[in-house]
Amino acid sequence: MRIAVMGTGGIGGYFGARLAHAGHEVAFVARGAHLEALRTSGLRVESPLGDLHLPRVEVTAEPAEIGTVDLVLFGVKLWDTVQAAESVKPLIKNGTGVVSFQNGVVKDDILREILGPEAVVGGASYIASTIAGPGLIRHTGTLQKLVFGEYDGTLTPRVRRFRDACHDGGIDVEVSDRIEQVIWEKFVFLVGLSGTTGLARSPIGPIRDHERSRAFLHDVMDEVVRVARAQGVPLPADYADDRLAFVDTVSAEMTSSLHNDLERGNRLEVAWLSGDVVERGARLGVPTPCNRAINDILSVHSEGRAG
Ligand SMILES: NC(=O)C1=CN([C@@H]2O[C@H](COP(=O)(O)OP(=O)(O)OC[C@H]3O[C@@H](n4cnc5c(N)ncnc54)[C@H](OP(=O)(O)O)[C@@H]3O)[C@@H](O)[C@H]2O)C=CC1
Ligand SMILES: CC(C)(CO)C(=O)C(=O)O
Repeated sequence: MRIAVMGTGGIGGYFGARLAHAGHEVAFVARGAHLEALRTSGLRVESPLGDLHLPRVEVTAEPAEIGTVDLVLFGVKLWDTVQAAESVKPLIKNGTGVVSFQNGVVKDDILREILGPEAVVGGASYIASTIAGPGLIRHTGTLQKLVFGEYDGTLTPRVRRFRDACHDGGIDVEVSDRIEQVIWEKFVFLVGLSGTTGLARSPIGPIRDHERSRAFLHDVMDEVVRVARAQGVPLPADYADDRLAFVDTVSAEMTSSLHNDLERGNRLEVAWLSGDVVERGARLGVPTPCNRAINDILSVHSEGRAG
């Protein structure tokens, strides 16, 4: 399967490397010092599941140089979505799937508008991985799962082929026939995790253990559930309770990519997480005071230290 990876970061670099290692034809899009390192020294992955070094990778800053592909694995930060989506247009032929493993629930609306609805396959990713230095991706923990599927729930050849390619790469993979709901389920947890770990600047352990921060975490997630239900996503009314019970099963050290970005002085995706919940809530008449607090307070840091 010929795959293009748009954005060779924590997501694109990790999963793209596993697919390339399994023998699939993978072309990576990167920029800056990372691009230069990939050109000269290849792509390295450090992972508790096994390190990888691909000494020679097909990599470019210009997606148009890649030609058409079977699948685009889309993994840029949310603020880069529009520009990156415009740039992958030359990769698309009849039947090409574009699957975004970005966080948030707005990503696929943006991709549909730019690339057309027929190109977009829904996706959600579960991993903690980051660019540790030029040419190097670091995976923390052993979670590395992709869930994807067509929005109409059908099992198309492109979904089947990508599932098989992921299997080849040793990626934990699941095809879903209700991908929109899966994306929202992840969103409920992620908005709670990112908002509380970011505001408290703490991993999840102390947050879930303190009565007041635990209640706040619950209410943040409950607002997302109410917004989802108001716009017709069939999450159970008590889904925040379910997610809070799930939070009790994760490692006390678990944190969010947003908290990591905050600690490093990077830009934050908060406007597409809690900020998006607030905007949707305002449109749908659902109060979202906890998410408003998160979005407004973290806006101080949302452009990063360089911003
Ligand atoms: N990392 C993780 O553990 C997880 C991340 N996610 C989500 O996945 C998405 C991607 O995150 P992540 O992989 O961590 O992000 P990263 O910042 O690690 O990777 C994105 C990469 O894409 C590059 N890029 C962006 N635009 C372009 C462009 N036009 N041309 C070439 N390269 C480009 C960036 O370059 P530059 O650095 O120069 O901007 C960066 O190297 C986010 O929405 C995130 O929330 C979801 C689950 C887990
Ligand atoms: C919750 C987690 C770690 C799961 O992949 C994530 O998506 C993030 O922090 O961005």
